[in-house]
Amino acid sequence: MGQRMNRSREKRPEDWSSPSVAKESPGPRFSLFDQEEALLAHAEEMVGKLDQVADGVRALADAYRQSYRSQTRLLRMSDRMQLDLQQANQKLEAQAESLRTLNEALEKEVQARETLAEELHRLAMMDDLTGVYSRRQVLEVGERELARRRRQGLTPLTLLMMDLDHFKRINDKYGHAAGDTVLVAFSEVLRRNLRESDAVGRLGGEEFLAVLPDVDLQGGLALAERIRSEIAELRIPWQEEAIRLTVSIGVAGILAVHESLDDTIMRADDALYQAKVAGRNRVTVAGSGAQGPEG
Ligand SMILES: Nc1nc2c(ncn2[C@@H]2O[C@H](COP(=O)(O)OP(=O)(O)OP(=O)(O)O)[C@@H](O)[C@H]2O)c(=O)[nH]1
Repeated sequence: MGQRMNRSREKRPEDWSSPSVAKESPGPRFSLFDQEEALLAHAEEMVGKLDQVADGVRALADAYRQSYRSQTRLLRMSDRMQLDLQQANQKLEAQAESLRTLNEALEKEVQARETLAEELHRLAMMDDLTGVYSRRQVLEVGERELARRRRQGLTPLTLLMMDLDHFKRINDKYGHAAGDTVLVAFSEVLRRNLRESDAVGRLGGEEFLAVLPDVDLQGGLALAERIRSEIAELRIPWQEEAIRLTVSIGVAGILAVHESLDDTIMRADDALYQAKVAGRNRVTVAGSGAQGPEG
């Protein structure tokens, strides 16, 4: 007990022996010590608690510092990411732009190729000078019509083989350009006289073939005669002159279901030859006599 008292006394500051404490504790001297001890213990406890609070504040400050640091780091990262995203976006926009340009160029290229293919197809189908079908196309139409006729039964089909008379003389007298103009004028007469369902093509030079579906021999003959007479009356202005021309025509109708287009063309060609031999400017029906301007 003596030791405890001495230690308490050593630790006790001067003002702790204030009269108020002494007044409130009028009991024997050792009970004052008890109170002082209690106060000291309480103070120590308070100091301990304050230490704890300080530790807590330090921990909070540390946590705050750490969270602040990580927030700053996150902010920096987010800034960097935003910059990266902006750059990536710019790159993507540039790529999209060049893709658009490439696409437009490709579309133009495809369009040019389509136009070229159409032009090639048209060239293959049409005769460049006269605008009537090419040899290939008119023969194709003939084959198609023949096949249709075989499928549907014996509907008539008539061919006209036409050849301008002494065309070489026109070329020789007026020149090749005049000859071309004559070929164009002849084609216009054909177009005027044929129906939409008919097809006419230039086989070569001054020779033309007309395919007349659903037209019988009589109808073909009448049409051929109309063409012949219109051509004979035609005057084609050329420089100071007027070019005159005539045409010979061979007419042939499909004979039987099995007859080929080539065979019918051959018979029409024979009829044309007969018209030429008989004096030109006339229509001849295959397997019959020639019909001249006089009928
Ligand atoms: N201007 C022109 N002439 C052509 C064309 N194609 C062929 N010819 C010419 O047509 C002429 C045909 O002559 P020929 O085969 O002797 O026939 P033709 O003079 O009409 O005599 P016939 O048929 O017997 O009445 C040739 O002189 C060819 O050079 C062409 O596209 N334009």
